[in-house]
Amino acid sequence: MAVCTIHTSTQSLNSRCSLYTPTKTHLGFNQRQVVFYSKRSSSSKRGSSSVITCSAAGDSQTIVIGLAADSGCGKSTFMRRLTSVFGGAAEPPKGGNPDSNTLISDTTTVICLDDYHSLDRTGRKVNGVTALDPRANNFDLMYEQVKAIKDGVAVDKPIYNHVTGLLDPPELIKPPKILVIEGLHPMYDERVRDLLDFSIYLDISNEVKFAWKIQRDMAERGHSLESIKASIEARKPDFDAYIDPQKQYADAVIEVLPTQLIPDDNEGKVLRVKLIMKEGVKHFSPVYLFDEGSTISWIPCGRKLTCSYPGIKFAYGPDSYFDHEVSVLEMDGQFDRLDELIYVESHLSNISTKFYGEVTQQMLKHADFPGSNNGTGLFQTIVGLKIRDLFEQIIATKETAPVEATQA
Ligand SMILES: Nc1ncnc2c1ncn2[C@@H]1O[C@H](COP(=O)(O)OP(=O)(O)OP(=O)(O)O)[C@@H](O)[C@H]1O
Ligand SMILES: O=C(CO)[C@H](O)[C@H](O)COP(=O)(O)O
Repeated sequence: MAVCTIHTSTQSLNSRCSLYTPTKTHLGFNQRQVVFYSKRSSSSKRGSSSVITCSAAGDSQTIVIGLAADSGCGKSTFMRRLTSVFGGAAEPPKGGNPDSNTLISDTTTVICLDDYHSLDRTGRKVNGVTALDPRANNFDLMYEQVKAIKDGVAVDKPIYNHVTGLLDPPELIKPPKILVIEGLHPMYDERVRDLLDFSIYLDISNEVKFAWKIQRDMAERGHSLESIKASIEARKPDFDAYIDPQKQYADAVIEVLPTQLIPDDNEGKVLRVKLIMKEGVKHFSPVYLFDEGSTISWIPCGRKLTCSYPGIKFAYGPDSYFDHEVSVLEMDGQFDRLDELIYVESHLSNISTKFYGEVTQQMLKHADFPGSNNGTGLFQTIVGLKIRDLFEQIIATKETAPVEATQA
């Protein structure tokens, strides 16, 4: 529903205003159901958010992307690659809460679903639940607000403050062209899941997750090895129960596993990464290597690609995943020279680039990001390009669709 279809007898929603919704009226706009206030309603409580604020009207619907993964599994890195594909840097809301989890760029707004924790750190401790437990999260509010943004309506979204562990006063989120909801549960609640135009799950195997967490939490956060192990163990039952099952709903899964190129490797530095792409998803055609639908195994090392031990191996082919037909592209190993990635790129099809070498250019631009020398960075970049393509296709479809009646 486009915002420009909504008018009141006294004022058009094209101007900034606030509206208080005593019920879920914003879910089905009806000019008689909304009550307008000239100023921001004071009913916005600390840590909760029933106030919906209407934004400057736009004529296009927001596209919603879901990115699910456990904590420390590369969501932020992926988001930086994705926003870079659209150009421009992603920044926290200007003049807002310095501990905001939101990142805004020209095209995208990334909100972190931790902001929908209904229990703060103390609340979770008192109740003996982890942040992964659905009981610690407000899915009704998550649904209502994502739906409102998708319909072109700004919302006052709560903020979970990771520094203090408290729920801070809400921040205004205006409808962007692309809204990314990233966090633990973007596909957990069926109502939220149904709002997603595309969904991604980062599936990091336990061994690799452990290696990444040790690297970050010991080096950057001063945690001990024992405390990291204890935290992973404590989260595991809820991770298995509530987070991991979401991968069955994802349109694309990036699965990160230990290498098979080094027998009994336990260093976790060389990775085998799979890009699992669902078939039949609207506006999304899976990437393929050489020949669509064939089963391929490819070792590109030799004259055009420098490979030191243990080398690089690609695989591609059809498969099934949770009873869905999928195409899987796999890369095991790591690049020695990123500029030579162009050789691999030139053998991939359906990568949705706008010019020859765009994948390589993006990878070189962010060579300092984690995973730039392996399949995690390569596949995250490709998924970013596929999301741009999906966005452009949806916009094009809307532009050619017959104009809807704008007033009742
Ligand atoms: N592709 C990768 N290769 C190697 N290490 C990685 C990769 N992606 C992430 N990491 C490691 O994991 C850490 C966490 O990454 P990132 O901040 O992107 O994850 P996150 O899911 O956003 O985490 P959180 O939810 O805890 O904020 C990084 O500091 C890095 O050490
Ligand atoms: O799983 C998480 C998502 O990032 C966090 O553990 C959760 O949000 C709680 O955060 P904190 O540990 O800062 O209280």
